[in-house]
Amino acid sequence: MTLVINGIKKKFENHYAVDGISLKVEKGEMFGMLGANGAGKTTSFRMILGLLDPTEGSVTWNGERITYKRTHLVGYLPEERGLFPKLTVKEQLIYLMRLKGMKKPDIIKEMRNWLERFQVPEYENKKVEELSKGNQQKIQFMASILHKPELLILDEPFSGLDPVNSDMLKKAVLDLQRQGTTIVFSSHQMRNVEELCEDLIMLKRGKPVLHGSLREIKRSYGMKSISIRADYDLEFLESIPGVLTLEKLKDGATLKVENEKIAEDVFQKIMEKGFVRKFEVEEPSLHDIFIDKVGGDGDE
Ligand SMILES: Nc1ncnc2c1ncn2[C@@H]1O[C@H](COP(=O)(O)OP(=O)(O)OP(=O)(O)O)[C@@H](O)[C@H]1O
Repeated sequence: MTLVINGIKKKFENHYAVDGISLKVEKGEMFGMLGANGAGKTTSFRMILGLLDPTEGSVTWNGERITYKRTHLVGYLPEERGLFPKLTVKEQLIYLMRLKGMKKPDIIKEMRNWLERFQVPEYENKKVEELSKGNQQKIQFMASILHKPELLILDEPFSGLDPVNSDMLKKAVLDLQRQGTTIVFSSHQMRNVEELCEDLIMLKRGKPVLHGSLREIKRSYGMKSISIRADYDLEFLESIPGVLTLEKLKDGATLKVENEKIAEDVFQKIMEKGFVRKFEVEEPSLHDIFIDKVGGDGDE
């Protein structure tokens, strides 16, 4: 079971919201789609789900297009959350999950399991409008997974959640992945992507600017971060060609440098200057890569 996206493009009036995305996600993989506001993530999801026809290219799940008849195989947490505020959680989930072909006793059983897991069993008979935004999001998440989809698409699943709820949802998503669910999610929060994904694509104005495994992207990315601790002023390092930024700390500094060679130059200068308590070269964070690649289009 594989999700195959083959050169999809989507043109709205005279501009391309999505401009040539190709990727494969295998069964049980967790795949991250990153990009600033308006980069084309939601439009791509809509094409994956068959809600929007690509201007060019194709999307298949297990070799076939995702049409209305196959929606039970798919779960979707839309970015524009949409629940019926006047219905109770139970009425809501029964309504939505019946559309996915589930039977009422199964819906109730699964709903109770998940409400328990999310530590809100008392919400079963509460109206959605009585719940906080974060708790409504848990219900919306349940509406995307109670039917045990093969493919799960989550558009900004962690936005608006506090750290406790965010962790709870992360664990749930990881468990579903372990059980074999294929998951594609979008996020502006780079830390979530670093924690969850093996593979990712980064979009800028509809085009991929990075695509591959997180480890490989980080390893092969030129820029390095250096963390130094010393008892003297490190500002003089700023004048070394290839040092991109220097941030002073109480007892040292962190630097971003163009590549490993520049890190060696910095090391040499430090050794000439005097005793150093720590010198550590690290891969850049996904956040650094995002800012570098997406630049002014970033929102972090
Ligand atoms: N139905 C539409 N008609 C015209 N333009 C659209 C339509 N849907 C999306 N767009 C445009 O396509 C571009 C991509 O939008 P999209 O919602 O896919 O971005 P996104 O990456 O999901 O952004 P965000 O993080 O803000 O949700 C934007 O410029 C948007 O204005």
